[in-house]
Amino acid sequence: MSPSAPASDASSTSPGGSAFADLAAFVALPRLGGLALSADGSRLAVSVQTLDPEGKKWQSALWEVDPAGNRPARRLTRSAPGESSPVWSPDGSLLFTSARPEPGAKEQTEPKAGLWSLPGDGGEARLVLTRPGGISGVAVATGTGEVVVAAATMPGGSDARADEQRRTRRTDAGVSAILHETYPVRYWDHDLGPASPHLFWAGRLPVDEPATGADPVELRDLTPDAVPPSGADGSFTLSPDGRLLARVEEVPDGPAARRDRVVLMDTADGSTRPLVDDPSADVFAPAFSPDGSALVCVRQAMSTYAEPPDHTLLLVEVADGAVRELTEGFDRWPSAPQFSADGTAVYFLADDDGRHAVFRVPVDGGPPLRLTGDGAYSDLQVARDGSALYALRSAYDSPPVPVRLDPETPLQDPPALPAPGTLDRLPGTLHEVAATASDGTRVQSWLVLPEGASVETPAPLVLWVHGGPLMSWNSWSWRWCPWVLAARGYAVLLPNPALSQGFGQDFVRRGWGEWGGAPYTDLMAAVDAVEQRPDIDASRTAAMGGSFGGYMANWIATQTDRFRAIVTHASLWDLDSFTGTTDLAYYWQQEWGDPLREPKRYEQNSPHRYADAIRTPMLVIHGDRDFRVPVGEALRLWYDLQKRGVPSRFLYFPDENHWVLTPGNSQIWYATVLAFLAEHVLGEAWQRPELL
Ligand SMILES: CSCC[C@H](NC=O)C(=O)N[C@@H](C)C(=O)N[C@@H](CO)C(=O)O
Repeated sequence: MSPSAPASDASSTSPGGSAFADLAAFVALPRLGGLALSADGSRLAVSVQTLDPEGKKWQSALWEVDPAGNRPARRLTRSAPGESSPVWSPDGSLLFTSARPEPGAKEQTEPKAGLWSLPGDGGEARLVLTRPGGISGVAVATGTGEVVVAAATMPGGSDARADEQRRTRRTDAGVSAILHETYPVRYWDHDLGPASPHLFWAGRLPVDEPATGADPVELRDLTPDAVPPSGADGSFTLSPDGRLLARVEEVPDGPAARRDRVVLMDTADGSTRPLVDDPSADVFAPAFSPDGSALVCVRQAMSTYAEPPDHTLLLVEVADGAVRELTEGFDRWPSAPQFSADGTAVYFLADDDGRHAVFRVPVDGGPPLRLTGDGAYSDLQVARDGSALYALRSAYDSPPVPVRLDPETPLQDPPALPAPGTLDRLPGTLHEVAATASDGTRVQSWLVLPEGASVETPAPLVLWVHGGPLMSWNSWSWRWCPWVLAARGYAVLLPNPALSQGFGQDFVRRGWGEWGGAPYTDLMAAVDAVEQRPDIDASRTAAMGGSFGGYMANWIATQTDRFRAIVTHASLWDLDSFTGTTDLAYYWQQEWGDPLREPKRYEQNSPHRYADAIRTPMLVIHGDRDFRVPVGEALRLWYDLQKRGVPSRFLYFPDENHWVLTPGNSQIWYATVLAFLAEHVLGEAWQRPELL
């Protein structure tokens, strides 16, 4: 694999190698996300997360990166609450959301994000819009600069004062209850309701500071009827002339289920019509063509008991809603489509053989062309003069860095543009390996080898199973970072077993509704293959995983005693209770069926049914605020392990959710995992992390 490009901005360069051995330094490494290219292609903004001065949370600031790669990056914004969602206006100003206080304003107890504007020619950012529930998203018409914002709004009206009063009355009365009448009621880490996201037309924002006492920007509610759980979500976009708004709308799909469709609204009068409304599919991620006459979006055929979902791209004519498939026969799942500058092609991203690549498909027909080689790409930006694409690129040997791509050249491996967060060194090497499953199928994996692994000093091995399961190991992860383990001498195996994305639909089918089957045996085949290597110590191994990976860690515990330790994070233990209590039950019951009517798959694949077989010491980890995999899974697993006398520990986070979102808890997460592995895999004495 290619080493990370050296950073040219010394002040923001991180001493990569050593940071992985020191957890405090690891959480202090800059983390890049969210890229935005200005309309004229001359300015590129990126969001950079760093530790706050007290080291208690990550805060994001916006930085400017030179698209030509000559100048060092420079910081654009600075505030304690941080800034996010950058988007350029055609007048050159940069819009972003931030909960920073307005200069001179009274301190708020629970500050909400407002919309801010940073003038293109320099100067101070100023607050342009607020709402009682905060601003959660913004879209700009690329031709006119007109703006639509998303803002959580209480039921009963969209007038800001009335909204504020309803919130105040609930607070004053000590009421936090929510009355639900539809499904779902929660999403990942937050409750749905009583407020729901509405979209507001803000028009052209004033360029200059308004005179004192002048009216603030007047907002017009485009979605006054939005109610939880449906209504505007994060996915909405304006046509270049600002006359049309395409948005994803959730609609009922039978009892206790929802699906996504794309609707088109006339922003002048709010009249709305469904654009793609397919009862057998979710349709989302709409993007306008440069002339506004067409849209591209993703169609995800809904999964059934027999068939996994499948994705394709649709080209939709605005005038009559005529739909044409753009990626027919392409055996990968396209996402995040964008038109080329001249509208003759569509760029998209897709998992492909352990990479997350950029593709280009001609609108007039023809197969997609893969534009990138190694690595995983996100945040694709298309320069409107057609000269370049920009994206964030990461891989297992590089955290996300901004890159510039040629719009047509296949299989590029671009160098990083100067930006904070590039690493100078990693504590080991990355290798791509393959194994052969029992049915002859190739199973691709990434293998991280620690410095010094050799025939003389073979490394202990940790199998790390990815989540999803319809995903793959292909990109850098701060949450699941193998280099922290490599810095302590472990080799880490990151396999892509059956159900993983990027290996074709048949590869997904092999594991559909049979998680304990091919996905498990593929993982064991991958472990068997690397254990043959002379630089791996097959007698000192562990397995770990989070979410679906946690399911698999639990399943492994019930099926084999080959590992010395198992770490299971945010894991599924009893599939029957999981599929009924997770935030979006209908998604999972499409695959598993109703447990009362169709118990077979649950009986065959639920780890809790095989609890008596567990001999391997287990570390259970869970966050109480996890609504995707509710904490009941961990509570029952923990009870089942303790009852059976299985050596085990439980790292419980009372205020974390499916993720671990604070630097302190992230360090404790890694410290506890490392201590548990050291005890069982290396045979060292248990060392309880000091703060626990
Ligand atoms: C209700 S949509 C399911 C989305 C996703 N599954 C995709 O294949 C999912 O949330 N699965 C979780 C059980 C999971 O494994 N999450 C992973 C990936 O998001 C994680 O790393 O947390």
